[in-house]
Amino acid sequence: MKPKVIVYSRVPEDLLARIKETCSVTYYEKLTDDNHSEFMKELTEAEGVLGSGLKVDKSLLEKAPKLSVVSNITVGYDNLTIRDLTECGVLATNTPTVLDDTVADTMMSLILATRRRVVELDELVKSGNWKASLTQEHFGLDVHHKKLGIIGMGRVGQTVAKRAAGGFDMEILYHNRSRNNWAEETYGATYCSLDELLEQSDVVCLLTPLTKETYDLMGAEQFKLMKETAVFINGSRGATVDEEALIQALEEGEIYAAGLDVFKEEPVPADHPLLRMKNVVTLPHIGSATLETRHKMAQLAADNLIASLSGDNPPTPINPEVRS
Ligand SMILES: NC(=O)c1ccc[n+]([C@@H]2O[C@H](COP(=O)([O-])OP(=O)(O)OC[C@H]3O[C@@H](n4cnc5c(N)ncnc54)[C@H](O)[C@@H]3O)[C@@H](O)[C@H]2O)c1
Ligand SMILES: O=C(O)[C@H](O)CO
Repeated sequence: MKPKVIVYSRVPEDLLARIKETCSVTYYEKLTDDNHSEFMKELTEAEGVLGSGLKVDKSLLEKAPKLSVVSNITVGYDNLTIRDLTECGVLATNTPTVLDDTVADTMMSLILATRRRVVELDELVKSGNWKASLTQEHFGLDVHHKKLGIIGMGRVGQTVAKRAAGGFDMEILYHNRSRNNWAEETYGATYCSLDELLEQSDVVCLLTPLTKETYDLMGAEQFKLMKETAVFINGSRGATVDEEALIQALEEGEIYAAGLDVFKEEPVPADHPLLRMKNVVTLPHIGSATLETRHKMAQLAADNLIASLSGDNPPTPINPEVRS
């Protein structure tokens, strides 16, 4: 008998068909209040779930006695309480590496958009307010040859460093849990304390996972350390930033601008004060969202699910010790 699985996010047709070759699939394009009770009923029989964002902890695992694998279609896994999964013998998998280039491109677009005021100036042109050659109140700030401070020099951080050092001649500073010799040797990156990085950088790019340690990592004290001409870019998770403190720093001119792909509440409420600020460029959490990359992520998630259910080692496990 094929194992029962729930696919709870939209995945490309070809991959859904592949999963169906070896699994009996219940498919929801997304979880809603309307399908919640049906989903919870299916969960009691499910051996695997695949999708992005489902919160999995002890309370959910108690309702899923047959579950053996949770396959995230994301690299970040702050939605999973790994200790609970491991204690229950449930394998967790994610989708690292395949999205690095696309996310790094998104970070570069936010860096360029904030420093060169791309969105604000686009609005000026489209609203018919370009009446004469622009003067310096509308000029932006350079990106090339400036200092880029990367907080979280992991896979995505390194890929941003590659673009910034190689293409924009930027000097790379970084703060990380441990030294990254590869980034130091390849991109000339210099390791700093968090405070040093904030004081010296023209661009601060946050790329850590969301954990207890990184919750509200950027607060009032940290924004005060930044240069008035520096921009802050968040590509990690919204909860790594104290948004009230960010708003204050922008209002008081403590920093020049912010580029945000992620928010504490997503989708961000339409009346959020950050959305009214000219010097804030926002994106709807689309760091990895190109057709090609989202397909690769879903493919890796499907490979993880299928391998785990057939007793093989999945390509990218988070808690491989479950199998040992
Ligand atoms: N916006 C998006 O669409 C998008 C896309 C991909 C990844 N992300 C986020 O970016 C994160 C990083 O992805 P990755 O693949 O580069 O992960 P990674 O594990 O390769 O890198 C994360 C780095 O952060 C460092 N780190 C962890 N805690 C830290 C702390 N307290 N202080 C300093 N450094 C710390 C780690 O040492 C590691 O080097 C993901 O967990 C996810 O939350 C967002
Ligand atoms: O962690 C990830 O993969 C991205 O945030 C996409 O959700």
